[in-house]
Amino acid sequence: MTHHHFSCSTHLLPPNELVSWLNAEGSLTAMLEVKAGQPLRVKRSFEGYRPLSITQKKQLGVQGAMLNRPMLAWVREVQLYGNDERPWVQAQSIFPLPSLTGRARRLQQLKGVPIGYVLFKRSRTLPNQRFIQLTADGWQRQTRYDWYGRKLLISEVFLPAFLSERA
Ligand SMILES: C=C(O[C@@H]1C=C(C(=O)O)C=C[C@H]1O)C(=O)O
Repeated sequence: MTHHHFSCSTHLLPPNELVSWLNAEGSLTAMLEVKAGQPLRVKRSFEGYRPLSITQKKQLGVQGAMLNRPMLAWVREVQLYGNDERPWVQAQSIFPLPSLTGRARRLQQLKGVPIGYVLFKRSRTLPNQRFIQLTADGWQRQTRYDWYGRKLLISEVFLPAFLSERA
């Protein structure tokens, strides 16, 4: 029997300085503003309607026959800037249309306002389920939030500039 000794590559685990950020409960905006010592700057690269992929529907908890039904969502893709000229976080937020009712309608008119200002306005933390993985762009956390019964899917990638922060 040949024994294969696999070296535990460091890629299986995030760097120590990222672990607390990847696992943080509560608003990432608030944490980034503390680190930056200034309000977060949001640069939008896309905002609009897109059909959800099967994977995204599964991540939002859709099951059964509904998975084969076309589902539309409002999608927002941004770069988040702290106190560096390079972005710290690349984020994609997915709001299924049924989630955009009542107070959630504001999530379509945010412009440069960070989602966190709205999402965590009344509660410091929210029920959520989180998945963490390494992507080509960096370590990513995907969080499915339950915000007053509405499901939202927010993905954030911590970019190299975030880790090389000189401060
Ligand atoms: C969800 C939050 O909002 C942040 C702000 C975002 C935006 O404005 O598009 C996107 C992802 C989050 O990092 C938060 O503060 O946790």
